[in-house]
Formats: sequence, C-alpha cells, structure tokens
Amino acid sequence: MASCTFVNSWHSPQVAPILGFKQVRILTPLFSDLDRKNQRHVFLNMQHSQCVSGIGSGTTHISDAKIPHVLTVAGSDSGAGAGIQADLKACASRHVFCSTVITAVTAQNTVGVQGVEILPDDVVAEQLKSVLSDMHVDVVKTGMLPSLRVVKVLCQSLRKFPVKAIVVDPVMVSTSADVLVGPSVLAGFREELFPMADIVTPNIKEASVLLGDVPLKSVSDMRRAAKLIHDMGPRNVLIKGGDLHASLDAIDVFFDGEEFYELCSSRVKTCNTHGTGCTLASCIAAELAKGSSMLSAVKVAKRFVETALDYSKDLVIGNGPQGPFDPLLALKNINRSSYRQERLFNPNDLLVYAVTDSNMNKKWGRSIAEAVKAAVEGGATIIQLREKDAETREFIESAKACLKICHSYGVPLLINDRVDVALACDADGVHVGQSDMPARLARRLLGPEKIIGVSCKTPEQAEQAWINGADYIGCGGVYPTSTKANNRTIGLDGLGEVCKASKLPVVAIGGIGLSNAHDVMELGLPNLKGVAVVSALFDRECILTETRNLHSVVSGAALLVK
Ligand SMILES: Cc1ncc(COP(=O)(O)OP(=O)(O)O)c(N)n1
Ligand SMILES: Cc1nc(C(=O)O)sc1CCOP(=O)(O)O
Ligand SMILES: [Mg+2]
Repeated sequence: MASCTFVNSWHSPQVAPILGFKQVRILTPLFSDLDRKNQRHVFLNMQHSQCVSGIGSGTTHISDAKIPHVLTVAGSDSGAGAGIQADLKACASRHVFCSTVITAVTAQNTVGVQGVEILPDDVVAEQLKSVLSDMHVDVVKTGMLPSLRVVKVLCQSLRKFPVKAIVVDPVMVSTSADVLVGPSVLAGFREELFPMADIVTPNIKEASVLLGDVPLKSVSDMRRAAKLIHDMGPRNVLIKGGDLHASLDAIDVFFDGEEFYELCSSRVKTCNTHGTGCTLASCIAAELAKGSSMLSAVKVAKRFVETALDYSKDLVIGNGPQGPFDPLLALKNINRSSYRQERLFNPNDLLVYAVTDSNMNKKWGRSIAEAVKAAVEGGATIIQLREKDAETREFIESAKACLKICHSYGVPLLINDRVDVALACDADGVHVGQSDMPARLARRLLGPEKIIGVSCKTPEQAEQAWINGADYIGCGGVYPTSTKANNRTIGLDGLGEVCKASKLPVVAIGGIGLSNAHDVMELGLPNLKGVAVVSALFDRECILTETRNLHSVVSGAALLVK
C-alpha cells in the first residue's frame, strides 16, 4: 500500500496526511470490477445458528423479522482482530445475524496499520441500500466512518430506513494508536450521527478528541466527558476506561442522561486486546437486537469481552505487540494433542469399550486415572467415565487427567450423562441414555465433531438415535447385570433386533465379560462393533490383564466373523 497511486481521490489529499500515509488510493474503478455478490458472501459466511432444518421432521422456517439482525457499517481489518471481522465474530458468538457495509479496507496486522483504502461513498451508499431495503435490520452498529461524506450517506440511509437502535463506536484511533479518521468526520459525528444514536462508545482517547483534546485522567474526568458527549445528542454514552492505567480494574462509565454507572471488571493481563472496542459495541448491538434494555446490553457486552480476553490471554497470533483475541472461544482446542487432528470417530474404536465405575475404584483403592491408565495399557479402544456420584469439580479434574492419558495412546474418552463435564474438560464426546439429555441437544451443545453415543433397547430407539445425530448405539442389557440397578435384560435376541434395524454402529453392554464376550461377537450381527464392559474390567484385581485378555477374545471373534 505504501506505493499506492491516487485514483478518483476527491478527498485523498486531505485524508492521507491525517492517516499518516503518503498516499491513499481510492478504489472506484477497481471496486466496480469486483463481483459484489462474492465479496458479500465472503463476509457473510458466518451464519447464525437459528435457522434450523429438522431432519425427518420437516423444515423449520424462521421469518426474517424474528431473527435478531445487526448491520455493521465499518472498515475491514486484514488481521481480523477488529473492524468488520470482529463484528461478524461477536455477532456470531452472540447468535445474532450480522450483515456488513464496508467503508474502508485497511491493511493491518498485530504490529499496526500499514495502509487504508477508503471506499467511495456511492459504493457505501449502494451497500447500505442493498441491505436495508431487503433485510429486516434491528440495529445498526457503526465503526470506522472514514469521511464526512460517508457519515452523511449513512445518516441519509438511516432516515430512509429507520432501525430499532443505532450503536456508534466512534472509531478514530486504533488499539495500536494509529489514527484511523480525520477531524473532518468529527463535525459529522456531532451534528448528524450522534443525535440519531442510541449509544456512543468512545474510549478515553476518542472521548478526549471529541471534546477538543481535553485530557481524561480519572473516573471523575470520564463522568464529566460522558455528560458533555451526551449533550451532543446520543441517548446514552459509554466511556471505556480500559486505557486508564491509573486504575487496577477496567472501569467504564455509562451515562443514560440521568444516572451514571461505573461498570467495573478485573483487568485481564494480556496483550491480545486488538478489537476489544469493536467487539464490545457489536455485542451491545447484538443484545439490543435481541430485545435487551440498554443497561443490560452494556453489562452483558462488558462481561462478554472480559471472558473472551481471559480465554485468549495466552494465544499467540502474529509477531506484533497487540494480538487479536478470540470472541468465539474456539481456538485453544486447535493446538491440542495430535489426536483430534488425526481422526474423528472411528466405529472400530467400539471394539473394547471400557466403562469406569467409582464404587469399584473405591473398593480397590484406585483413582479414576489409575484405572483408566491400566485399561488403556491393556488395549481398551475407547473409555467412558461413568462416575455417578462424583462431585462436579472433582469429576472435571479427573476427566482432564484421564484425557491426557487416553490421548497419549490415541484412545477417545467419553463422559457418561454429563454434557456439562464433557464441555468443561473438552472430552471427545458423551454417552447418553433414554432419560438423559436428548442426543440432538447434546449435539447442538457439543458441536459436529464430538462423539455421541445413545443407549437403545429397541429398533425404534435406534432409529431415533440416528435421526438425532448420534454416532453409535449402546445396546443392552444383553445379560443380567448387578452394575446397573433395575436394568431390563433384552438378551441376544433383543441385541440382534437392534443391530439389524440400526443405521449406526452398535456396542453391546450388560453382563459381558471374558466368559461370554465370544458368544456375543460370534453372532456376527450387522453393525455390532464390540462390547462395553464395566465390572469384568474394573471390579477385578488387575485391570490391565483383564483388558488384555478381553481384547484378545473380542478381536479373535471379530476376525472369525469377518
Ligand atoms: C456404551 C454404553 N451403553 C449404554 C450405557 C447406559 O447408559 P444409560 O442408559 O444412560 O444408563 P447409565 O449408564 O447412565 O446408568 C452406557 N453407559 N454405555
Ligand atoms: C451401564 C450399563 N448400561 C446398560 C444397558 O443395558 O444399557 S447395562 C450397564 C452396566 C454394565 O455393567 P457390567 O459390564 O458390569 O454388566
Ligand atoms: Mg445415562
């Protein structure tokens, strides 16, 4: 961008020095060559999760007017920490649809802003018209508005297509201290946009610029500034105190025209703060779109940003001083052990399925992790933690330890019943029964790549498990068992019916051990992939030996029936 030449640059000479660039290129001829539909699709790829198509139960249509919708009018950030990209992520994370009007394309990374291309105002106007004339937008959120003309175009569009609320993040200075818009825009803010705004969210530097460079050094200065900015016309003002390093906490001042609120959160020690302002404003917009009051939208947004910062504090993206953070709370798992990256669910993992039992471990004086390690070393191909009496916190800690062990052997680990625990420890999946959380809900919570097993005693239940998106079926009790109270025994015949009807792989369970595993497997039932065992492994002196012996019997039988 440093070597850009001017094209159709009616305001370039004024803007370029303000931006700190020798030259700024205006994109008119280039942009008109772009396929605008494609450009739109790139940014709209993050779909909201509310348009659900039910498998087997018809399609659920949710009308445009019912889907909370934020339109962001902002600049693109190539580093994806701030701008349009941050807004899309924040709205996706808050389950709100987000459409986009791009005002400028910035070349940015974790070091700073290297270049800015301002889009011509007729292109901005066209984007605004396309979205607002077609879609039901609840809230408009503004970010970088790089010229007075763009501010005017936006205000005109908003007068023509009124929305429920307008959130103005008066972007002037980026987190990396680069100046993003010039003073000419300030007049547009004060005279046209602020009087239309439901909330304006400047940081300390922006508030200072808005007030003619008055220094803001304390919370009482922030209160005074909030009042003065409120006098410019917006219904509410939020001054973000993240940069007020005199204070240990991050204190924001919210003023609704009558009362001041000091919103306090602990300061997260991290350099990954690029995009916090955009994310906060988008989150406020998202909550307003869902129908929240202003104060509760602001509180939720602040908590959301604090949580995302805390989650992202150790992420390393880029080499510069100010990294992006992860509002989707999704990136940490990517760098996990190589297990997940290598493979998803493999039905052959059901061959020797070891299910733990806390009472048995207590009886033999073993921790869950010790029991799991022995089973895995003996050849268990999948582990389920079935800890009916465990305290939640203790369960999560044990599960994390077991995950490390299992993943070091390439063995998946599932949690019985407790989807919350599976989520908290990032287990490989869950096993749920007919009276536990429905598999469809568990799938929605856990996502598409986790393993979900469902207990089934009948072909109808097996069909439903498949419809609900399960990965496998646990079928039993094949034999009577004393491990699970009042369990109905379905016998080998019942197992056969389920296996024949099932569209999913099946593991047999209930009263199975060394003495009868061969009988179950040699039936050669379709879809039967293995046996799930509790007491025959964990209510024995040497788990490793028992597992090894069972593995040998089951794999031998499986080979025979192939
Ligand atoms: C592999 C496997 N199959 C069946 C079950 C039983 O689950 P459920 O019916 O939910 O009963 P509980 O185990 O929760 O008592 C299972 N755990 N694993
Ligand atoms: C947990 C469980 N589920 C069953 C079902 O029929 O769905 S039977 C069972 C207990 C299995 O323990 P053991 O291997 O000690 O018999
Ligand atoms: Mg259960």
